[in-house]
Amino acid sequence: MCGIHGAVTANGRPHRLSPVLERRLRNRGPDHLGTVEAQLSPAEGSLCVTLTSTVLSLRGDHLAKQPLVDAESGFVLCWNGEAWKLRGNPVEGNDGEAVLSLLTAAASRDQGSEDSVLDALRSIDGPFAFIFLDRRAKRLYYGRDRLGRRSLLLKRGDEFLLSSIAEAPAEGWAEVEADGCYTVQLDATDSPAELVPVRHDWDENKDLVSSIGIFNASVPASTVTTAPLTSQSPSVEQLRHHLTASLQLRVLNVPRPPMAEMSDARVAVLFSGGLDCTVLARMASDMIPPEQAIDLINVAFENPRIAAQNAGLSTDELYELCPDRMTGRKSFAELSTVCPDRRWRFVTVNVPYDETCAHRAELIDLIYPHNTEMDLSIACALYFAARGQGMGQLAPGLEAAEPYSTTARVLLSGLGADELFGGYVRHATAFTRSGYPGLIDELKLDVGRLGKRNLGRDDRVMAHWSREVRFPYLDESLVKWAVELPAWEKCDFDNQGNGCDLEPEKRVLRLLAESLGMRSVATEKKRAIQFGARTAKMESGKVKGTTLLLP
Ligand SMILES: Nc1ncnc2c1ncn2[C@@H]1O[C@H](COP(=O)(O)OP(=O)(O)OP(=O)(O)O)[C@@H](O)[C@H]1O
Ligand SMILES: NC(=O)CC[C@H](N)C(=O)O
Repeated sequence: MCGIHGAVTANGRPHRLSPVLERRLRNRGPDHLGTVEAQLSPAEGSLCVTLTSTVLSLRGDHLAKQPLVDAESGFVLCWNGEAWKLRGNPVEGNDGEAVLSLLTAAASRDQGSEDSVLDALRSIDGPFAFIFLDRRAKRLYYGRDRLGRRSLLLKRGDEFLLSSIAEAPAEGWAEVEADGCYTVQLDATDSPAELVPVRHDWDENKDLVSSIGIFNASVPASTVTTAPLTSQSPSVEQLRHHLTASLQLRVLNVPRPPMAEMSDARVAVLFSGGLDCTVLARMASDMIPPEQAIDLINVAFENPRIAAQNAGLSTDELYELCPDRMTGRKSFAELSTVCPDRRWRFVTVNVPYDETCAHRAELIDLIYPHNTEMDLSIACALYFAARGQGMGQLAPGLEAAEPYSTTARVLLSGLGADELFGGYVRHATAFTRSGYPGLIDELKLDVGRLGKRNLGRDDRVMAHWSREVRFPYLDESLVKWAVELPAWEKCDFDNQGNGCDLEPEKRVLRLLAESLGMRSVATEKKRAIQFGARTAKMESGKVKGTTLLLP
């Protein structure tokens, strides 16, 4: 992941980062830190733009130092992201450099027309947050991709500030919405407080969900029961196709991490052992060179409330009884059987309560502006999982584990599958209550709010460890296919136990898991991360998920 920061200040005075913010940005991008200052006009009282990037270098054969500057025009790009495709074509080499060329060419056309730059930005497929300065037109562009897979925050006041991460004290920052791309005209005023961001839709078609696809709201005729969703259903093969394409972009051509050997892991899976992440591990194994290890990172927490209920058990026993630890071990064993030639490494991350407490203040800053107990408990699990430090073992069984820190800088997360394919209990409840119309409303809501609810927050806590999390289920092509698919091709609440013995929730993915030889994983029940890893409700008492962390 990279860190980006942009500041528009008055009187030609450049912005200086605070030591805390600089540290947090460096954590996101340990390979390089660069700053570019741009005085917009020599006149006294004019605005100054200070752009800073830190880089975690993951694309191409060299470190692309940022901010990226076009030598001829002086245009500047801060790029935190992975452009997998530009105008539908896969990107070879470094993507940040390719995006700068694309934007520079667009900004140089039609006398710096905003429209051609926006058109170029709309043609990027992949997760990103960016800041782009068109010096000639004195215009700043910024935004997050349509799903909001990368964080970007804004703070307005005497200075106009954009940043991947908030500055402590964190008050005043708001997430930039992933609902479009924003521009600010810098020559309209001498006062940063008066700058007015203008939003431009990612797509003018308002019927699209997350500006990606038209949600298929078809309902089967009420008198007819739909045909069961089985291994023969076309959506199973289509899902395999889309997931393969998505994974190829995300796990191939990952550079060897610094200090790593050829056989060390470049990719790790955030591994609860549940259906979504285990399918990713299984399919990634078919693509990654066989001699390379794949790390499976499984986090479990010491939870004093649960310890008090099980006074006879040791802390180590309690870690092993964590629901995700048990599922993780089971799925590790299944992966080892199905792909015996792969070097799988199961990495157990056990987090003592003291350590959770010691990191609490930092975590509260990192997740800001999210600020509920539930945000904290989810983020806490992701934070320690992404740190990737624990005990590693190369074969199932408890004996051969030794201290280990993952070498991988790329982490895979299974997030998104529940929203796309109907994996939550809510979906079953909606179907029971109001049939397909109720289920469809629920699914549509979930896909539309994915980025807003989770992704900015999750990016901020996981990038902290100089790693980049990638979401194969949130590939634009896969999401488009999934939202355009009829609901009964994703899950099958109409035919429970009739023609297929797998659970109805996200059955299409269960069928795919089964076809990949993962019968046990195909039957796993959904368990939210904060309960699976036991970060929720650490103290007995009445703290609710919705309780605010900061008054
Ligand atoms: N205990 C854990 N240890 C490590 N990573 C985890 C853990 N729990 C969840 N994750 C990661 O976070 C992702 C999203 O978590 P979420 O709670 O939404 O689970 P999920 O959607 O049911 O996925 P899965 O079926 O993979 O558990 C998971 O797909 C996995 O990559
Ligand atoms: N990880 C990042 O966001 C860095 C930007 C770019 N993808 C690179 O690898 O150089």
